[in-house]
Amino acid sequence: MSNGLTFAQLRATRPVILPSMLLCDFGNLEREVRAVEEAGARALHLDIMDGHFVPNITYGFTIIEAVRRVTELPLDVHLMITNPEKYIPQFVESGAGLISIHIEAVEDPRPLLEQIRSLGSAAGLVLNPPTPVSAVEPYLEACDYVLAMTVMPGYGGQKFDESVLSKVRELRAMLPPEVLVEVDGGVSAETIAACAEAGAEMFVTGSAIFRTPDYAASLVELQRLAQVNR
Ligand SMILES: O=C(CO)[C@H](O)[C@H](O)COP(=O)(O)O
Ligand SMILES: [Co+2]
Repeated sequence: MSNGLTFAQLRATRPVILPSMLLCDFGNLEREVRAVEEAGARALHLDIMDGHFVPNITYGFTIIEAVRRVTELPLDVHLMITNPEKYIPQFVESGAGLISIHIEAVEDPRPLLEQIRSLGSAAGLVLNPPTPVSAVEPYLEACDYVLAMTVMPGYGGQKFDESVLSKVRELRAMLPPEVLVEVDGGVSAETIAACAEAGAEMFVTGSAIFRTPDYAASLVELQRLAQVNR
């Protein structure tokens, strides 16, 4: 099963806006996916929440498979779950071309990051706003991207945490250029340029797209604001 573009192909199109399907209309999922794809999205972000690692519960393999059936876009699957090690092969099989795991959810992320890569997907490591960069530093060479959460995970529509921008700068400075920094949480027309200036090149946007009347206009504006000459 094709899981969309390779990560290298996606990286070549950076900066990348990734609509988060957390706040879309799940009663019309196919229409929502096609709308953001036609609006120019080059990847989708799928938030998996288990009600244990985070206080919210979203969806699992069946929704990923449903989205995979209606688009070839790469699916960036954000695992906000405990025991992610139990499920990596199933997430790859369901269509996840990129899989990110939280450093706060595992003892040692290295084997999981290596397993994700060995199964042909891109491996991401996530850190919450309070988690210091030092927590992920030992594992960076096993990552294709690092996701710096700009809200505490669990819900869309939260307020962007500006204090994370210094972590984005720190990550950008320590990572090799081929490893991308992703931001997720409250990324909008008001905050995306500061994220890009700090070095982010993958931008998860939920409410900044799905809480607006015109997805295409929102996506085009976000893409414009994400272009900065650092
Ligand atoms: O991981 C997430 C929340 O835990 C979501 O991806 C993120 O919050 C998207 O929603 P918004 O852009 O509205 O913040
Ligand atoms: Co997310």
